[in-house]
Amino acid sequence: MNPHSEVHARENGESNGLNEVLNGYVSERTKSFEGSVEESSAASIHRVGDKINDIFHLKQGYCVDLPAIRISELMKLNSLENASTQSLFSIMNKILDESIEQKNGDLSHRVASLMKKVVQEIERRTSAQAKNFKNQNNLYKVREGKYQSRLRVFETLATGTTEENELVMNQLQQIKIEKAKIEEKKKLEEQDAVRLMKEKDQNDAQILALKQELELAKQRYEKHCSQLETQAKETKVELDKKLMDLECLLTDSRKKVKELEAFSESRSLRWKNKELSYKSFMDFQFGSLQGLRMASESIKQEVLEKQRIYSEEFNHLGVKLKGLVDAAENYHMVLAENRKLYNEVQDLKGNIRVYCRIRPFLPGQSEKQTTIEYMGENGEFVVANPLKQGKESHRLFKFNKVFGPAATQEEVFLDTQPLIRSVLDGYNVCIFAYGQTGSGKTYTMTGPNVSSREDWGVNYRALNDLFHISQSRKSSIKYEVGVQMVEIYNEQVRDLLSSDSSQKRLGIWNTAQPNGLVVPDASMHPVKSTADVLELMNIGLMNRAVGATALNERSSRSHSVLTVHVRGMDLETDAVLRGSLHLVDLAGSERVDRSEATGDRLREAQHINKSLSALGDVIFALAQKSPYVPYRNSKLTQVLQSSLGGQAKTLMFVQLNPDVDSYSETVSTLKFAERVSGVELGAARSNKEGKGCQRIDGTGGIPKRCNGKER
Ligand SMILES: Nc1ncnc2c1ncn2[C@@H]1O[C@H](COP(=O)(O)OP(=O)(O)OP(=O)(O)O)[C@@H](O)[C@H]1O
Repeated sequence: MNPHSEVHARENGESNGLNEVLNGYVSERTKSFEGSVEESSAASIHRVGDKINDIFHLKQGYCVDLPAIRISELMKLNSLENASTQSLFSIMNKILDESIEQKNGDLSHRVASLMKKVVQEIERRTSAQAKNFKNQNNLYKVREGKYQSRLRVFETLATGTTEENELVMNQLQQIKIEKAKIEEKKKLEEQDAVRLMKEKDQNDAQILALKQELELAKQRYEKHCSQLETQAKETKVELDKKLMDLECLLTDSRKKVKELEAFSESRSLRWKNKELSYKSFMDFQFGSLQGLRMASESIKQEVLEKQRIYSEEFNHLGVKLKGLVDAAENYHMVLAENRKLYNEVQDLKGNIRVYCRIRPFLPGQSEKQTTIEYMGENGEFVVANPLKQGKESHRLFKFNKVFGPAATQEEVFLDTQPLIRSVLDGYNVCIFAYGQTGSGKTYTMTGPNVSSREDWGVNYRALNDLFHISQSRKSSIKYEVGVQMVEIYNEQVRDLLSSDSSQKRLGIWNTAQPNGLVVPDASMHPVKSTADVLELMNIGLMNRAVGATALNERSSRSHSVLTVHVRGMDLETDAVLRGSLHLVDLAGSERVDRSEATGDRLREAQHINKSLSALGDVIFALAQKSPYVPYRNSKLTQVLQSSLGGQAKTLMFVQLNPDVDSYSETVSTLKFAERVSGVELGAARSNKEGKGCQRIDGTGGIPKRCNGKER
């Protein structure tokens, strides 16, 4: 029993004796004071031990004075020890109350000693209890410690157990899986066993069949063996027979070998004899070869000697041939010189030069047939009409030069350049382009695109050249260049460079002015560079009348004349040179009926035709050396008078359209050009004034260019 329960038991059970004594005492006292308290209620509070009840049991109405015997009896008894502490306190209270009431506050000695005992008992008990509690407490602590450690052990065990459980569970799971696998395997093995059993049965059956077959084969083999044995016996007999035959043959062969040996010996003897004879023959051949070698050596020497002689002769011939080549080259030079001389003669004669230029088909016209059938190198070409047959269909023309469709602007200018240079030497030069509308007159004279140097026409290139040469000569000659640009439209001369918008008509002077001007009222613009000229010509081109016809949408229906006046002063001699260059872009030469023109256009075309036919007439008259040259029949011939009839150099570009549709125009143009090329203008003359300058007409002074009289 634990201490606590011990105490409790004593408090509640074993100390019942003291309780009962006290209760008895109290109840007796109560009854005596109140007289109405029932015994049963006191008994219900505490059961009092028999002895103490006896001692303290007091009858109602008795004097409450504890006899001394009773108290000592009480003191002797161990009843206090057995009473509960609560009871002791109650007893003490009751004793005190009793004593106080009875003795008026004085306690008897017995009561006091009782009290003392009771108190001592209480103290003892209290200290025992405290000790007990302490022990119990320690015990509890120790036990608690033990329990705690056990708890921890259990916890650890519990944790460990969980992990182990998991491990075991996993293992169990694996075992289960393995079990399933093993079962599966077992199943498979069972199946295999069944299969194997089946196979075994089959194999047994096969083995049986094979055994039977083996048996049969064995029987057959044995039979076969016996047959073979029989055969072998027969064969052996046969072979013995054959062996005997072969031995006989061998004996024969040996005999034959001996015979052959004897024969071969006799043969080898014969071969030896033959070898000797061949050897002597070879010696003889070798001797002959030596002789041949020596002969070939001497022939070789002879050939070398001959080679040397031939090479000497070849050298000699080479020298002679070189002379001949030189002579041939000289001949070419002489020919070129002749050509040059011929040109000079032509210059002296003053023939109008005619260059023919054939324009290419325009984009979109490539499918068309060309009328130019052949083009030679010396200005000759054949024009053919593919629509006509016979002699009439082919015509041969020859001019100073012919430029094909592929000729560039530069190539054309190169042949024109010498003529332009002579302007700076004081000659009058006239270059004009003639041809039907759209044949390339403006292309040749001006060019399709002024901004591109490659496309520049004769006009720009000529002026550019003039400036270059004048620059290169500036140390000896000072040049002044002036430009006029007029247009002849409907027989009226208009200034293309005038700033005056009224565009008054200009007069033409029949007599050449001292400054060489034919149209003196046309504005004169001094120019110093090609850029100046470009600017002026752009103005001129913009002012030029341009309208549309059925043949050429940008057809120019006026003659444009760009005149470059050059005045050069020799810085040494003060001699003055005057040259003029007329660059003329004529209006289209087509017939009126072809251009389908009406009204104003018809009138324009008529004027153009009139002026061009006047030009033809003038040229025809010049060709005929007629005394009368009809310059005055048109403004054009009047303006160009000085360049056509006098001492001028004239070049005409005949422009051709290769299109078959233009065949008749082409032929009429070429006929006109033929007439022009036959014209001899007389020797060209340079216009020089001043000291040391001979009068060209034999009278001295200003050269007589056009005296106003028509020749
Ligand atoms: N040699 C050429 N190479 C390439 N195109 C050319 C050539 N000649 C002329 N053309 C082209 O042919 C067309 C007509 O040329 P152009 O205007 O010069 O003819 P035209 O004879 O001056 O005509 P018009 O009588 O109306 O003045 C233009 O488109 C021009 O660019």
